[in-house]
Amino acid sequence: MTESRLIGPVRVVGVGLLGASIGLGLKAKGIDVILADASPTHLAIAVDYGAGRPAEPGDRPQLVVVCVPPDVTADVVAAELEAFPEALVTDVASVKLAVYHDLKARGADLSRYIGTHPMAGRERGGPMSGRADLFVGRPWVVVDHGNVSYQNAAAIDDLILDLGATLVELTPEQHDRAVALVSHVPQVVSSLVARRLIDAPHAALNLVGQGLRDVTRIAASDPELWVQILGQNAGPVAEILRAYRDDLDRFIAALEDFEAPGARRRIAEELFGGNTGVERLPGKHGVDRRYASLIVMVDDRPGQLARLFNDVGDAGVNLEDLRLEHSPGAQVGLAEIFVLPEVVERLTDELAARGWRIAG
Ligand SMILES: NC(=O)c1ccc[n+]([C@@H]2O[C@H](COP(=O)([O-])OP(=O)(O)OC[C@H]3O[C@@H](n4cnc5c(N)ncnc54)[C@H](O)[C@@H]3O)[C@@H](O)[C@H]2O)c1
Ligand SMILES: O=C(O)C(=O)C[C@]1(C(=O)O)C=C[C@@H](O)C=C1
Repeated sequence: MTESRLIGPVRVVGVGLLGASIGLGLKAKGIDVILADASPTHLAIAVDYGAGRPAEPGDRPQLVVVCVPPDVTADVVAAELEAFPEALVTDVASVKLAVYHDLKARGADLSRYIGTHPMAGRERGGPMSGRADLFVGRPWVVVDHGNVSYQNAAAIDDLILDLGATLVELTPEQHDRAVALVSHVPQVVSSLVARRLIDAPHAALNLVGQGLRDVTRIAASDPELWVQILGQNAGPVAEILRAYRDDLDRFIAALEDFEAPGARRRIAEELFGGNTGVERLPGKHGVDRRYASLIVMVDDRPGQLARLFNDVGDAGVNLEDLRLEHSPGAQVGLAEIFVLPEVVERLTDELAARGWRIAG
């Protein structure tokens, strides 16, 4: 257990994906974590998974972290500010301006509230999806609204650093415009690409490779959560979608008149624009930069994955993450395994020596 910066206790309200992940991460640092949720079942599951303990009368949290859906975030933050007059209160909702305006309109004590947003998540909610390392290496936005003193906000910095994330300071407006581009529009586009598959013939679906899976992973996200997020950031999202619609219109026009002089060049330029955009992404290959990966070919026979995991374990290497690519109907699958960079070469040699075919 490494030393924590927070003193605690930390009260987490809403113990779904975000709340349970925060609880697990802080518990791993030895911090006393108090859990609360409107759903007794979610609370009991989060406690069973070791994310913290149920609240007790007389609890005096140093920090309250509100991790409930965006449309009830302001209500819960306001109630927590009242219930714990000595605590600093934060929330992790995906949109920041609406919550801030709502709290301000109610006359909430903004000297003890500061909104945040960890840029880490998954397409699945609920306490069972929680992971202690969800935030490691990820940006975590702190939304400065000018009413909180530097000393009062120190626990927020500690929370973010304790969970291994990187603090980024933005105004609520800057935050909402930025996430419209890098999170909200990608969600809409991913969902719309996946929507085209509803009536797709099996013959087409059987051909699916990694490209479509990469583009549509987040299409499995919770529609109710996203209706709330998009509803609170509709203006900036619609503005970017209009620009995207213009891109699509140009693309379609070029495709419909493909033999016209210059049409191929226009299409190439649009695609090149994509190359230029994706080059600007930090860690652009979509792989966690903490790890190196190798791809192992796994025969489609019972017990092969278990044998691979055993061999990785026998080599004394910890498997940090795993991605499986199934090709429907093929006799072989691809297991991309992620390990610490310093062991990847040795593991490749050891697996090859044990007869595994390494594809990359
Ligand atoms: N899912 C993501 O990838 C992600 C990433 C960053 C931030 N967020 C934000 O984090 C927040 C939580 O998202 P999540 O994915 O953990 O959702 P989730 O559905 O997994 O969990 C939400 C939890 O809040 C509880 N809850 C609902 N209303 C409540 C209330 N009034 N009082 C107490 N508990 C209540 C629910 O029972 C549930 O356990 C949202 O505001 C979301 O915008 C989500
Ligand atoms: O599912 C994921 O991988 C995510 O990280 C989700 C993601 C994102 O778009 O980056 C989605 C919404 C949240 O507000 C923050 C994170």
